[in-house]
Amino acid sequence: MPESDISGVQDVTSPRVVAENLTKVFVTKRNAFGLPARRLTAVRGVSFELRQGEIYALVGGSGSGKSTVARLLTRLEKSDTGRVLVNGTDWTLLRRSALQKQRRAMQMVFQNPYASLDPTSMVVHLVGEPMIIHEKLARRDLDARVRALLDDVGLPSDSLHKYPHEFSGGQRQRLAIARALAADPDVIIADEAVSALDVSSQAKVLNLLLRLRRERSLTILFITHDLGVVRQVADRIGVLSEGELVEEAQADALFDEPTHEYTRTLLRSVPIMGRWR
Ligand SMILES: Nc1ncnc2c1ncn2[C@@H]1O[C@H](COP(=O)(O)OP(=O)(O)OP(=O)(O)O)[C@@H](O)[C@H]1O
Repeated sequence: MPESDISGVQDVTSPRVVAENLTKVFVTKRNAFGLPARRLTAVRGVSFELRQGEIYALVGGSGSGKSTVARLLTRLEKSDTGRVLVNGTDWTLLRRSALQKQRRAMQMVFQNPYASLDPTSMVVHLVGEPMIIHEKLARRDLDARVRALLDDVGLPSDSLHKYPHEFSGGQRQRLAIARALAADPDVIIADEAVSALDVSSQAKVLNLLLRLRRERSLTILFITHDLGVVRQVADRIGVLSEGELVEEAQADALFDEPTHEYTRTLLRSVPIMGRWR
């Protein structure tokens, strides 16, 4: 029996997430009979894997299919072809209730935390909800756990009874990250998670993600149109163009020797800067 079966611990060399041949076609227009009149292939035959503890950046211009890939991975959207393995389980085969149980493992952080965080909910509920759902945690134990999480993401732990509008943009993104962490995920998908922030807040949130990856051995899929941001954090980079993964490489190699013309075009729009990690 392999060692991982005895300990119950995942083999750390195995991929956390495998995306295999994902395709998504949207119907963008219907005729008078409600039948599809126009289709758009947003994602075509995309395959990649997220390895345990790595930060993988998926980059591409507007409309290249980045968010659709994220929605296919998390099964917010059903793919037309392909499968998604998370910790070895094929999520495309799961029924709704089984998927609900598995969802804990892969959490999303979105670009606009104000839109993704219910403005009428207090922090204790926003951040604590995943613990109640996934762990059936009693309310009375909630405060301490939420305080600890706030502390972990660098927010004042006495913010339990505040509302999202009482925080700055960068702080709201920390709240969104705390909420994602509350589910104790193996994987975080950060979809343009720092794009709306000013440069200094961006750097702080990126540093937070790097620290969380180190401390919690998190696997992170970092989605962005901004290759400049990616250079600071990514281990590997995949480049999406018109729904296709046209290039994939170690971050340094991609910056030093891009092979695809589309990657070179993206690189030309990146200001020259030093690495700071
Ligand atoms: N539900 C949908 N119905 C129809 N078309 C869609 C739908 N969702 C996305 N699309 C289209 O699919 C393509 C890819 O969209 P997607 O949002 O994945 O791109 P993106 O790379 O994340 O872009 P951006 O950076 O601008 O958010 C776009 O042309 C978009 O208009």
